[in-house]
Amino acid sequence: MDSQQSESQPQTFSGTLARPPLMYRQWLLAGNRATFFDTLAKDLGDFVHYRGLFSFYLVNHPSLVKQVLMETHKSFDKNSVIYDRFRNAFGNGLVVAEGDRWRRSRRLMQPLFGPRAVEQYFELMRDSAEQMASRWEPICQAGQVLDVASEMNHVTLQIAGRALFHDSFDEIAPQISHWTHVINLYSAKPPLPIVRSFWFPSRINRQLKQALAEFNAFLQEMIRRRRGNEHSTDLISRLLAARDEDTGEPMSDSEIAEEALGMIIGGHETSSSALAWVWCELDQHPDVRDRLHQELEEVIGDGPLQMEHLEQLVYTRMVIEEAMRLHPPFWFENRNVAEDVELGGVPIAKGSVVVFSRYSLHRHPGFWREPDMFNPERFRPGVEENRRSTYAYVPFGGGPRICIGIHFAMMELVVVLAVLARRFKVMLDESHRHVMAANLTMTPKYGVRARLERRS
Ligand code: HEM
Repeated sequence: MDSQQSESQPQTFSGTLARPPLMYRQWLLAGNRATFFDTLAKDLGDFVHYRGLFSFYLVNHPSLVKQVLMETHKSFDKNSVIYDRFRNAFGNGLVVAEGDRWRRSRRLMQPLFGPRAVEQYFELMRDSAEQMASRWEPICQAGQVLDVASEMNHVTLQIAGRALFHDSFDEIAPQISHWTHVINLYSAKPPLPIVRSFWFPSRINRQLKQALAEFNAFLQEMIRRRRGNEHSTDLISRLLAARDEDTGEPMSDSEIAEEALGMIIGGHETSSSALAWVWCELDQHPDVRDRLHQELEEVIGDGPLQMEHLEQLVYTRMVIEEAMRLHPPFWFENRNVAEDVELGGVPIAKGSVVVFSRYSLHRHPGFWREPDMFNPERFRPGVEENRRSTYAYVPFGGGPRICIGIHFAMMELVVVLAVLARRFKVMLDESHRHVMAANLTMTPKYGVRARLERRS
C-alpha cells in the first residue's frame, strides 16, 4: 500500500473477518493487555472474532473504528461488562451514561467545555505549573532525581481540582488524591466474574466503597456551599447554574456529584499519562527537545506564559500529539452491540462486544510511515487533518461521544509542558526503566525517573 496515498485518502475496509482457534494466545492476557491486542492484530489482521475467556470482535482499521464511533454509533452502547464495572466507580456520569441521561448531560455540559469557555482556566493552569516549577528549583540545584510521572499526576490533579472547586481543592488535596488512587486501582482490574463482582467482600471492593462514600460526602458539601453563592465561578458552580435548553431543568445534586467525580478521574490520569510520555520521548530525541526549547524561547521569551502565546506554540502541540499517537493515554475502547448490525460487511449479533486498541491503531503500518518512530512533523498543521478524517488517530475518541474535555486537555498539556520546559531540561536518570503498563490508562510502569537542568 502506498503510504503517501493512504495518509491522504480515507479507505474502506476490504479485508475479511479472521476467526482464530479458541483461546488463541489467551495466555498473553496475563501480561500486558496492549501487547495482547497488538499481537492479535499483527497475527490475524484488522478484523478478528476472538473466542476465549472473553469473546469479542477486535477492529483495527480506521474505517471500522469510524463505523463504530460515528457512522452506525446508534447500534453500539456502553452496556458492556467493562463499562458496568466503571459504573460501580463513576455512578452514571457522562463517561458511562447512556440514552436520555447521556443526551441531557452532554447538552448541559457541552457549553462549559467549548474552546472559548475553557480559556477561563488558563491562569489556574499556568499558576499550577509555575508552582511546580518553583518546587523543582531546589531539587534541580541539589541534583536530585525525581519521578516526573508522579509530578505530572500531582499537577494535573491540582488543575482538575482547582477548576472544579477553586481554592477548596487545596484544603483537601491529599484526600482527593487518595480517593482517585483507589478508584483507579479498582477500574484497572480485569472484570473477572465473582471475585471482581461488587458484592464480593474483597479488599479493593471495601476500599472503593469507603472512598466513594467519603468522596461523595465531600462533593455534596461543595455543592451545598456553592448553592446560592452567585460570585463563585468554578465548574461546580457552573454545573449548578446550567439549565436544559428544552425543559429549563437544572441538574440534580447527585448528577452534579457524578459528573464532578467523572471529570476529576477521567480528566487528570489521562493528561498526566500524556505528559509523562512527552518527557520520555523528549529525552530520547534531543533534536526534538532542542527544537521545542527554541520555540518556547522565541515565543515566550523571559516573561510568563500568556494566553496569546498558545496559538504560536505550534511545535509544542505537535510534540504532544505525536506522544499521544505512540502512547494513547486512554488506549482501549469497547462497546456492546445494542442491535444486530453489519460491520465491515459482516453481520454482528446483538449482545456481542466490539473492542479496539488505540495503541495498535495509532501504529498501523498501512496508515503511518515508520509507525514506531517518534516524529512530531507528522502533525504539522495541514498534514494531520487527513489522518484524523480516516479515524487512524483518535486519542480523544470520535463521533458523538468524543471526549468533552478535549479543549481543556489540549490547553492544559501545552501550558504545563511550555512552563516547565521553558525553565528546565528534563533528563532521564540511568535508574529509569522503559516499561509500559496498560491499565485504565497507558503509563510508564516504573514512573519517569529524571534529573533536571536549569535553562537560562
Ligand atoms: C489527554 C487527556 C485526555 C484524553 C486522552 C481523553 C480521552 C478520552 C476518550 C478517548 C474519550 C472517549 C471514550 C469513548 O469513546 O467512549 C473520552 C471521553 C470523555 N472525557 Fe476525556 N480525555 C482526556 C481529558 C479529559 C478531561 C480533562 C476531561 C474533563 C474535564 C475529560 C472528560 C471526559 C468525559 C466526561 C468523557 C465522556 C464523554 C461522553 O461520553 O460524552 N477528559 N476522553
